Amino acid sequence: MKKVEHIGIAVNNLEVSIPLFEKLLNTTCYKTETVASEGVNTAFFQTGETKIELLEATIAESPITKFLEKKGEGMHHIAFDVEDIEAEMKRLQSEGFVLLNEKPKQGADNKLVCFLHPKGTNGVLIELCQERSSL
Ligand SMILES: CC[C@H](C(=O)O)C(=O)SCCNC(=O)CCNC(=O)[C@H](O)C(C)(C)COP(=O)(O)OP(=O)(O)OC[C@H]1O[C@@H](n2cnc3c(N)ncnc32)[C@H](O)[C@@H]1OP(=O)(O)O
Ligand SMILES: [Co+2]
Repeated sequence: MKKVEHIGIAVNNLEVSIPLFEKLLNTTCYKTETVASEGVNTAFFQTGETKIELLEATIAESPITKFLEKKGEGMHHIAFDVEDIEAEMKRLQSEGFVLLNEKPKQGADNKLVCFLHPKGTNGVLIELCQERSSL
């Protein structure tokens, strides 16, 4: 794991949360992006070496919908930047971690991603990210 790539925060409404985080972080949102396959709209803020990713649900079946219903707005996941996501997935699986997707899948911000089940990581949803341009 190279570094924390981003911290994901589930929010009810990006229109409300983007200005709030621009005030909080004293920086502007550099990108909003819809990831239809995940049922999310995302908004990114660069904070030094890492980023904040705000996540809003776009459909009832979105993981964010379920999370918000259950826990309300708040920290959703920690994403780590990895050199070789397939090698890292193999390594983690051999270490007994539960992968939530068999193959790397399309993420936001030009990444390939994989998630680990929080049950195997002390209750924290973990995301692996590999920059697509490095493929
Ligand atoms: C990819 C685009 C973007 C990017 O960065 O590029 C994103 O980050 S998209 C983020 C949204 N996508 C995902 O979160 C995909 C991975 N998540 C899942 O597959 C599910 O959300 C899963 C499996 C974590 C939970 O789904 P499930 O249907 O099992 O929901 P439950 O509410 O029944 O949860 C089971 C159990 O897990 C706990 N839980 C759920 N979400 C989280 C979380 N974010 N952090 C910690 N724990 C979580 C939940 O509380 C349940 O525990 P229990 O003790 O039984 O209450
Ligand atoms: Co993420």
